[in-house]
Amino acid sequence: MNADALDGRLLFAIPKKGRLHEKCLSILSGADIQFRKHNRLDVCLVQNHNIALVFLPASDIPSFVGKGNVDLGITGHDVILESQMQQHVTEVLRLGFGKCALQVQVPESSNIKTAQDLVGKRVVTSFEVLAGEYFGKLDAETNLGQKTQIEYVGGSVEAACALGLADGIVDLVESGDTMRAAGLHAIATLLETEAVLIKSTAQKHPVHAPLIELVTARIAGVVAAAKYVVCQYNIRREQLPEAALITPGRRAPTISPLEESGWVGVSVMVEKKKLAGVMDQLVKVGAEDILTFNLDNCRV
Ligand SMILES: Nc1ncnc2c1ncn2[C@@H]1O[C@H](COP(=O)(O)OP(=O)(O)OP(=O)(O)O)[C@@H](O)[C@H]1O
Ligand SMILES: O=P(O)(O)OC[C@H]1O[C@H](OP(=O)(O)OP(=O)(O)O)[C@H](O)[C@@H]1O
Repeated sequence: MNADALDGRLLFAIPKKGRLHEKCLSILSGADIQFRKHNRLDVCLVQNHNIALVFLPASDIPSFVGKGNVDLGITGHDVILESQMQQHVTEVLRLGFGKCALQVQVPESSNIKTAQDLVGKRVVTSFEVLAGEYFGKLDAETNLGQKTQIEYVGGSVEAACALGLADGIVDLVESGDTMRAAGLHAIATLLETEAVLIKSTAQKHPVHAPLIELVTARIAGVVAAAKYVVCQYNIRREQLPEAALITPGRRAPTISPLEESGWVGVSVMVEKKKLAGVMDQLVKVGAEDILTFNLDNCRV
């Protein structure tokens, strides 16, 4: 690809590997952003829009977007804060995946029970800025005149305590499997994070604003479709007010008359994570024939 091929295109950064990569590809597919990526190339042209995708490490994306080298990107909220780019990028949309927490962890066998107990000791992390800020505050608050030593490692953070390099670590936890496998447990949480769609706050190329809006709306549709199911059920009309309280929908439930008098059919969007509880409650107020359907895509 020659350099001119990118001229005038909206540049959209996608994590090139790691935890966010696959989910980003399925979001692009759901938003009908079509491309064919060559194995060795980190830039590729989108076939059906004036966009070029740039595949970058998730941790580099905030600064590319923040400095305006790239117009749009997907990365973790955590790496935006770690790269201190929060003033330079705007978080347009939370994407509902890549959810985890940045936590202080120590060996289960350790007599360190709180983050304060780590003041003056050694902490190993890939998040040296966030860990530095966190322990900087604790150092000042505990007033012991001691400074916690923060040491950076690029990966395998969980091994640091077993190797005798650290008294505690700061790292991401999702299921907790990695932490437990390393004989560690969490004693404090610095922040909760998830993947976000970001744009450059300075907007170097205002001409791209309409395309950014279009891509954002499409991705918002894909994200909402993953979050909701359509729930359909039949219920006696007199029970409807109670059922509507259980399933209020995003705006309001769609009610249709049934051929059998006194009965109505209800169709409504329900958050996936609340579905089981909602169905239990619907049964209690007399709903019958409750069916649910996954959504492929939607606009809300
Ligand atoms: N276990 C996890 N569960 C959910 N999201 C995660 C998890 N680990 C990391 N993330 C999110 O993904 C982002 C990138 O993390 P990842 O570990 O994939 O980094 P990477 O260094 O780019 O990839 P790799 O580990 O392959 O080098 C993190 O900043 C965080 O937002
Ligand atoms: O709580 P869990 O579900 O076990 O997830 C936590 C792990 O996930 C991340 O690493 P990842 O597996 O992405 O690999 P990395 O260490 O190479 O970054 C993170 O750094 C933890 O090690």
